[in-house]
Amino acid sequence: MHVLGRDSDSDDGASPDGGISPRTNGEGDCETDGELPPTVRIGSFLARDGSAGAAVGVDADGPHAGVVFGKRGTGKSYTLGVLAEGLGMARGVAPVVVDPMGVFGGLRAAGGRVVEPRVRPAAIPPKAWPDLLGLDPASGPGSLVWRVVADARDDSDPLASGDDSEGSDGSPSLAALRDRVADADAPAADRRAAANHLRLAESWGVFGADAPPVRRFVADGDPTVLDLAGTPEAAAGAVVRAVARGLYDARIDGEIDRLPWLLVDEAHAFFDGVADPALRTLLTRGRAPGVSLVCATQRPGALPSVAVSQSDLLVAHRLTAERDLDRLAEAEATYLAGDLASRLPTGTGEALVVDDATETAHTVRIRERRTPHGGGSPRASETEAVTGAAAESEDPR
Ligand SMILES: Nc1ncnc2c1ncn2[C@@H]1O[C@H](COP(=O)(O)OP(=O)(O)OP(=O)(O)O)[C@@H](O)[C@H]1O
Repeated sequence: MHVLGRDSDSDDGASPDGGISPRTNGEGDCETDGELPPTVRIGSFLARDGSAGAAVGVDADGPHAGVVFGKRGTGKSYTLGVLAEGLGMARGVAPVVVDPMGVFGGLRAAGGRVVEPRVRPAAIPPKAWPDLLGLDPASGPGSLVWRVVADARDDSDPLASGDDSEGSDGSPSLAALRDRVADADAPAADRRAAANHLRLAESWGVFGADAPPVRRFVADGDPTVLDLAGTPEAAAGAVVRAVARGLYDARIDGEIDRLPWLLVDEAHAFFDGVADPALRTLLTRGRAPGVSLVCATQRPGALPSVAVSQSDLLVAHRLTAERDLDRLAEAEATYLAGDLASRLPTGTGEALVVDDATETAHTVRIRERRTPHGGGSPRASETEAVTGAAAESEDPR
């Protein structure tokens, strides 16, 4: 990658190599001045004695694949938010945050928009539909849905050619798919089951034949937060697939200028469903057209190996589970002496940052957010019942 921009007078050992911009101040979230490529400040080097050192930045000039690991409460979502804030200020890029827990709304204060995403049914390929609806593709209803979606796409030339007009003619609606099911030459029981599953998908509220094209999310450089809190897992997976693939295709087709960064919180959940192929595409081929992917998870062991092997940026907060540490071990390159697990810092907001480009691993204190962070475990002592009671008892009257 190209993480660690550092102060040019840093005595940290390894010298910056190609693509790394020396940082001259640690105040901004992003540096774009003069000849320097944009660098997103994520924190500071953390010395053994706990003192903060030179500023650390992620080079946002080129695309990356990255992972952010950490046990619950160690600061993963917070770190993703720090990255989103900085990317929102960097020129030429556009962050899109997948927010399954509803903790990134604070990015509004950085000019971000929070959307309840809708995607076009046609963004999900026919063969993925049975799985999406929880149907066996080899079953009667499963194969019927598959066929109906394929036929609807074939009958819709503008859609097949990637048309993104605002009308509903670009993609079949779920109601139209149900009509096709009703008219299909198939046993009544299969038609009934297929229609019921399509009706359920309609109730998720994430599909719309006239949903705006995914490229709208990156029309300007402000962060877009896809609010998926409370969205059923399958539906959230459909959104992530459509967005991941949509950004990739839009870059390939030259429809978007900016380099998109897809930041996925709770990423393990998305590698377990319909979004998996699109995320793998970004991991393995996303950098060629300029699409970055950063996956944050508390369960690294539940991510596919490719997520780590393809990542050129690894940010690891504290981990303890053996399976998760094993996944981290896969990232150990020959240039990293000793095992990474033993080097994980323990404090909240502290992380080991492994930078493939400079072939280094450093302990970093992630900087504080400039916008509110919605994460963190709820505390009984912070509930209204307690704070309200405390306020009452302090009332001088
Ligand atoms: N870099 C940091 N600077 C200051 N506080 C931080 C930092 N990172 C995390 N915190 C604090 O720790 C809390 C937990 O962080 P966060 O919500 O990111 O945890 P998480 O690892 O994503 O946990 P979960 O898996 O439960 O979502 C935050 O609400 C914040 O108060």
